[in-house]
Amino acid sequence: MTFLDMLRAAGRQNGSMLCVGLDPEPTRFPSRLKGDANKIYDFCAHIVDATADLAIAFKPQIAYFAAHRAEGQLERLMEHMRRVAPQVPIILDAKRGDIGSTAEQYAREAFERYGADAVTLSPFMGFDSVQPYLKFEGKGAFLLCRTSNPGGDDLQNQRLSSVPGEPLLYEHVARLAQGPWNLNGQLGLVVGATYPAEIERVRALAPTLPLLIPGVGAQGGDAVATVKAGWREDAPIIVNSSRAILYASGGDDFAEAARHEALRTRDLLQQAARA
Ligand SMILES: O=C(O)c1cc(=O)[nH]c(=O)n1[C@@H]1O[C@H](COP(=O)(O)O)[C@@H](O)[C@H]1O
Repeated sequence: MTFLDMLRAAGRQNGSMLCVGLDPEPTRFPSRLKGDANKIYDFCAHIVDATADLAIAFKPQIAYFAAHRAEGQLERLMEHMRRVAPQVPIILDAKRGDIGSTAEQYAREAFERYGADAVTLSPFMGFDSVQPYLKFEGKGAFLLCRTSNPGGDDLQNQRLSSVPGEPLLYEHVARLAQGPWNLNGQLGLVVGATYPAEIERVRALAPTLPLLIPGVGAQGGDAVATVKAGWREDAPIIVNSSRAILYASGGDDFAEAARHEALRTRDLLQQAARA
């Protein structure tokens, strides 16, 4: 099954466009796990168990594991997600981008070591830095396009006077991903929920690509505006929320609270699509 097939199936089965982001920060863990980097797996596994029937995807952020020398725990977590939620695809948020030979190693890390279904990438180094990921048949690759952070403006909103039509950089990335770079239909784009107008623009330029949209929840992005701008019947959107779900409660009821917040967000997104 390809990443896209899994995404569609999970979206149908769980009635969801919510991606549960796994950004484990031990200092924010609930009391009995607090501050213990050896409990990253336990914390995340509880969140996965509590949201497996609500998510279109899970998105572990690799830095939160690597910073604590917890790559082994990430490997165990990947296996756990496969066991308890085999229908839910896993996007490894690694934001890689490097010359071809190094990108080959990063691609092996994402798809062979961790067994991810898709990965996030920076397109800044050009097509030869993306190509190694496309050799992994059926896997997905989301290119950063218009990111959720304010600093995204610094480069992504610059005009490219050397390209016909003088598009903004993020518009150019969207066109490349929809067109010439998308050799086997594996590409998607990352667009921040904090910029609904840009989501709409990206959707116009990339009408069929899956869009990974982080920024609802802790970053204050508007979930309803996000759906209105990006959702189309035939083109999936994957709306990520991490901290608002993970740390919905600092108490021993953290998994129930995470489920409650995931359910609320999932339903809000579904209602916006139906409205
Ligand atoms: O690629 C990403 O996932 C990403 C792109 C982007 O533009 N903005 C963004 O916040 N992210 C990631 O999405 C997650 C957002 O987390 P919360 O703000 O806690 O929901 C983090 O893992 C970020 O690294």
